[in-house]
Amino acid sequence: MTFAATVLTLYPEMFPGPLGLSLAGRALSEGVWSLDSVQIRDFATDKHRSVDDTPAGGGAGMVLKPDVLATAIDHARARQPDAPVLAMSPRGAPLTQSRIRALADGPGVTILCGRFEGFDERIFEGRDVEPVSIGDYILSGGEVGALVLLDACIRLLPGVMGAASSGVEESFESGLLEYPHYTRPVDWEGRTIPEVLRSGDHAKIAAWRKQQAETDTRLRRPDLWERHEGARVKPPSGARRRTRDE
Ligand SMILES: C[S@@+](CC[C@H](N)C(=O)[O-])C[C@H]1O[C@@H](n2cnc3c(N)ncnc32)[C@H](O)[C@@H]1O
Repeated sequence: MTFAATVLTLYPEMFPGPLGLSLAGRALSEGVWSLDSVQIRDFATDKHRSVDDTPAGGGAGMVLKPDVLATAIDHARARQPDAPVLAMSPRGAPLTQSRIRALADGPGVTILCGRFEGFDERIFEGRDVEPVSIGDYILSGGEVGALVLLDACIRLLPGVMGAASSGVEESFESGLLEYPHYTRPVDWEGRTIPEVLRSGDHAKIAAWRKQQAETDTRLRRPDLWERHEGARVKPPSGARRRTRDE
């Protein structure tokens, strides 16, 4: 089954962009996934082909019009009724590897790319659109975010990655960052590959990697570590969490 991606954008020429190269590019030409980048402006109805208007209540910038967005989404849904419609927005929930996996397991995705100040809020409920963010920073448009989301999905599609295991041992798959990697030369500028990785003792290597993954996660991503530990040490069902004042 082909994973079908539809991107609704004011800059269709930004696609496939980097996704036309390397693993994703080969998978695209082999039909593992398909791409339809659709110009939102084609759904404008006035003679100026307007897609945006001034913000209600005043303020800087312009807002993407819900009527134009809705027609563009309806067009995409008519062709791909089962694909979820996501909108790139810093106000959405941050994307996670587990969400990416769920998307990659599905029929495809429709992605709405914002520009200017973003979307008229009514579009989310009005067309069952889910806002998603790629991180706590502001891009100038949703297209780069859409490329990020698609890249993360495409590499998981069957046959795209060489060794299937390279998709399972990555950071986030087990809730932790991945352990560090090394390759030859053994001695590079006086820094050597850890002895254990050269020992040939697979059990010791696995234990070292686990410990490194845990240490790096604890130091670099305390948020992930807390979640990982929380999931490991779940309170017995019915147990009440203490409040700060107790
Ligand atoms: C300049 S931004 C609008 C930012 C918006 N006014 C706000 O403060 O939340 C224009 C568009 O870029 C995209 N964008 C910006 N940052 C993003 C992020 N962190 N994740 C996903 N999309 C983002 C969205 O599509 C957004 O509509």
